[in-house]
Amino acid sequence: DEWKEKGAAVRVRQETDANGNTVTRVVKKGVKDFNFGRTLGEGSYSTVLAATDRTTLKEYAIKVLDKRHIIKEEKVKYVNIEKNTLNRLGDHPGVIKLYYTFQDERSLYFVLDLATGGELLGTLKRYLGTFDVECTRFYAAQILDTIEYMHSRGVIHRDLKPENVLLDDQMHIKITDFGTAKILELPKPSNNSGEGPDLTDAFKDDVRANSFVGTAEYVSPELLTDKAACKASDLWAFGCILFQLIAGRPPFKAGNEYMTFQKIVNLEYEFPKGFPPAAKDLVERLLVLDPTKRLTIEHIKNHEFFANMEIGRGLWKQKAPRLK
Ligand SMILES: Nc1ncnc2c1ncn2[C@@H]1O[C@H](COP(=O)(O)OP(=O)(O)OP(=O)(O)O)[C@@H](O)[C@H]1O
Ligand SMILES: O=C(O)C[C@H](Cc1nc2cc(Cl)cc(Cl)c2[nH]1)c1ccc(Cl)cc1
Repeated sequence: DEWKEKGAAVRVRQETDANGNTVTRVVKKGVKDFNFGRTLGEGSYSTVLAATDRTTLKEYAIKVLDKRHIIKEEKVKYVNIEKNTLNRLGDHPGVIKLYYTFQDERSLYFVLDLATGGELLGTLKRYLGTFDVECTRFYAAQILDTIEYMHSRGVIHRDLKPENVLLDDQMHIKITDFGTAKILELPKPSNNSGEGPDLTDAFKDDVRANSFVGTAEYVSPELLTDKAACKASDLWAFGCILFQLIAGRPPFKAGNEYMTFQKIVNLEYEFPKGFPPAAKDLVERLLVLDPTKRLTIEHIKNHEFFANMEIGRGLWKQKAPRLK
């Protein structure tokens, strides 16, 4: 059924009735429609609670944000970016789905997919911090397939890391935390002599507004040097995650953020002994300082590390490998 968002909490749902006619149902959800359960976790500006829809009994994760706190901390922009980005990314198994948003006098509410498996980082740590190659290949492929979808929808995540990769009840991934994502605006129709769209606005906006830097260990060098993230920045982070799934630590980690940034811009990292050669080759082609020289998604999918893996929708029907 096609969900269309109209207004803050009014949603229109197209359905086909018994005689095959398309009927339009207006669904207005609010706090009263849910039974709230246990706390799944806390963010800096949010609390995430398990909740059940009282009519459909479907379970959700509801992220609750305190309006006063959001305003005081000047996070309004991030909340609206998270909403707009999640609304653009509603149709892929690897992205946390946003079903409804609504508000009451005190809070804002995001009604999201419930990821019962927690964070990939937590699961990783329970297995001595490393996965074997088969598990690494499966999770890296799911992350890559999801990045490809995000980029195809004009979204750069900008803060990919194992904490933002959640796991559902099938131990498949769900990427979350889009408050710091970048939506690549379609260039505004320009007033130049019409020889094509004026791209400078989109770029200028990015650099000027780009005070955001992701999490130190996964930040790309271009974000540190010329302050502009691009799609290849997500692939740098992908390279760091791939390295970490096998090595049990991220490639760039130092005593403090500044030292970590130094290692990144100087490409100072080394592989632990026994790092599988195919994975090593792929990581080396991702952790490249010049973003234009980094492997593209197409090339990554054809890299020998993913040999005879079909990286597409079929991936999501496979059973997740038993972690070991
Ligand atoms: N859809 C979800 N299903 C299950 N748990 C979730 C879901 N979304 C978030 N969580 C958990 O809730 C906690 C808070 O998540 P939230 O996104 O609100 O803040 P955060 O991004 O982790 O923190 P910060 O806002 O400081 O970056 C996290 O530990 C996360 O693992
Ligand atoms: O875009 C919409 O649908 C409407 C609003 C927009 C919006 N209203 C806000 C009020 C406050 Cl106090 C803070 C933020 Cl970030 C606010 N964002 C909204 C409602 C709920 C959620 Cl989760 C996000 C945005």
